[in-house]
Amino acid sequence: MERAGTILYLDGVSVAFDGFKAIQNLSFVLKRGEMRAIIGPNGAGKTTMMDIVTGKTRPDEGDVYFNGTIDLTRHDEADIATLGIGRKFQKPTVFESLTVADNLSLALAAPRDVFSVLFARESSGRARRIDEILEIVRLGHRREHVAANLSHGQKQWLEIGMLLAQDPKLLLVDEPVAGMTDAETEETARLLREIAATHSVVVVEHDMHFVRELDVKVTCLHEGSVLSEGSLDHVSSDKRVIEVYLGR
Ligand SMILES: Nc1ncnc2c1ncn2[C@@H]1O[C@H](COP(=O)(O)OP(=O)(O)OP(=O)(O)O)[C@@H](O)[C@H]1O
Repeated sequence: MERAGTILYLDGVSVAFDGFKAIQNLSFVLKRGEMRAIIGPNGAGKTTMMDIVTGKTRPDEGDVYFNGTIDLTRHDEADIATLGIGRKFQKPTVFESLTVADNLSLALAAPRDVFSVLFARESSGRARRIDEILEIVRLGHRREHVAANLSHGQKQWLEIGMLLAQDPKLLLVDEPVAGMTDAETEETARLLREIAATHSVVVVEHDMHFVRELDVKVTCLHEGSVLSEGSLDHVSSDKRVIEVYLGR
């Protein structure tokens, strides 16, 4: 496989925990600017794959490259975040007692200390960036609201905004619509499609309605490798996918 033009390139990746192979000879390629949905049954290795990409877990074998040239197996978690890979975990972890705008401000200013961020006047460039992000994540009208008062879906959007504030090239988003209302789920698909116009994105999700709304190529993992890949129609009509995942 050709690494040029890829944002994420995994080839022949394996990792075992106490002899149990969670990832087995996994190959996965994401083109620069692409959004991909990853599906698969519990234990398929989706989280472990994300852990490998972000440097939390080191593979026993295989190649893992970012942006075509950067060997991620030679970098630790902090390095990888700085290189431009942002991850959003399933559960929102916003600062509940701070306003929406202050949550974003903290995310923008990650390397600096909290007090200078909260008490310094926002420079106009920062304020503009916060406004842009608020617009993208549908929270413009909630700017000065305390995060604790947001709905579950809005907290998820705020956290996606906090990820954007770090200006990643690649976003890894884990089960963003779990627990959301149908309306929020559909809005999240639109929101991610907008983000994907200027970023590469990997979304792990079980909600097939949401995956259909994303309207992107799908990879189904099973037992640590790719079971099926292609359009949602292709993958969801694959007998093996029905057997291990969709048909249960
Ligand atoms: N640190 C670890 N030590 C031992 N086993 C682990 C570890 N991490 C993951 N596993 C095992 O590896 C397998 C893959 O797990 P993983 O969490 O990657 O699956 P998943 O596809 O994300 O599942 P889910 O949809 O439930 O989140 C599972 O059988 C899990 O128990």
